[in-house]
Amino acid sequence: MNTPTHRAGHVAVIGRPNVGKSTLVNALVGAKVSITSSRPQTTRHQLLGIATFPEGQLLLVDTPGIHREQKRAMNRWMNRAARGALEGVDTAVLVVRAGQWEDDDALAYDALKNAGVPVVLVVNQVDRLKDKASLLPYLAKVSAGRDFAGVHPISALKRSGLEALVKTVLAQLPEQEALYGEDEITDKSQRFLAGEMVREQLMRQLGEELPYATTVEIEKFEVDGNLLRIGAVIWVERDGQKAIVIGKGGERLREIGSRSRQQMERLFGSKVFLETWVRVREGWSDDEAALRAFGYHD
Ligand SMILES: Nc1nc2c(ncn2[C@@H]2O[C@H](COP(=O)(O)OP(=O)(O)OP(=O)(O)O)[C@@H](O)[C@H]2O)c(=O)[nH]1
Repeated sequence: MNTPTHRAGHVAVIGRPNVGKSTLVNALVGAKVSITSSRPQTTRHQLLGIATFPEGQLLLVDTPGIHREQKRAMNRWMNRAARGALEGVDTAVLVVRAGQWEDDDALAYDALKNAGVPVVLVVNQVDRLKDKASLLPYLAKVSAGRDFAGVHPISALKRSGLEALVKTVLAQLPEQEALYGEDEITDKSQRFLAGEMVREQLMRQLGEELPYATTVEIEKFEVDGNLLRIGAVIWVERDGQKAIVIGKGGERLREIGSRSRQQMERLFGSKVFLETWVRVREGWSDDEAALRAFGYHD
């Protein structure tokens, strides 16, 4: 009996800050797995989004952009993560914004090709192009002299062009069974999603006031009957930042906690008991050991 081909593998998602990598990962996975915001460099984790289709499974390695800035440990980690993501990846999607092609895009392409990774070019945000006729010459320009496994104009936000993109990406992957079962996926992502809910609320409540080095750690994630007991620690670098996050009389932190809890309850479909703390770890983003303690592994 002929069984239809099933493919699965690792797909690195590469691109400059703000081009729409997280939005694309979310759109492919179909659930909210990664934070979106108009602020650059919000994706600090090397995240795994898993997109499962009847024809195959994409393990999306959601890497931060390839940064040339190496001053702080965080940035060094990001560079390593971007490089590390290329080990064992079957293909990469290079995400750019339609109409733009920067030096960093060319560098990323070269790095991927040098590593022997096939590159699928995703030209995102086509919905924002004012002059639609400019798309074809743009595609011709960026493809000239480059060997892409496919070039896909899409809108991650409007979810257009994704079907064809998935087809191209799947074609780059080895024939094999799904690497993760459905039940594993939920287990793996719930804890992570809880962190993202808190992170997103932090961003909404604090906006520009949010200190760069803030991070969220889910310290506790326990199933207690039909109740989820979740403990989230918001790490900041200084006492002053702690005060900002907590707000007057603790009002802001309460609001962050309550909104995060409501979102978690909607998403997980169960009652959530959420505790949040703000803790200070001075200069942690400069401290590699601390980064490791927070789960930023290579
Ligand atoms: N109009 C439009 N906006 C988009 C599209 N894709 C992403 N955006 C918006 O662009 C902004 C950045 O998107 P993100 O997905 O956070 O970008 P990112 O590449 O993950 O950014 P970093 O986390 O900073 O690396 C958000 O405000 C998105 O809503 C798109 O196809 N069309």
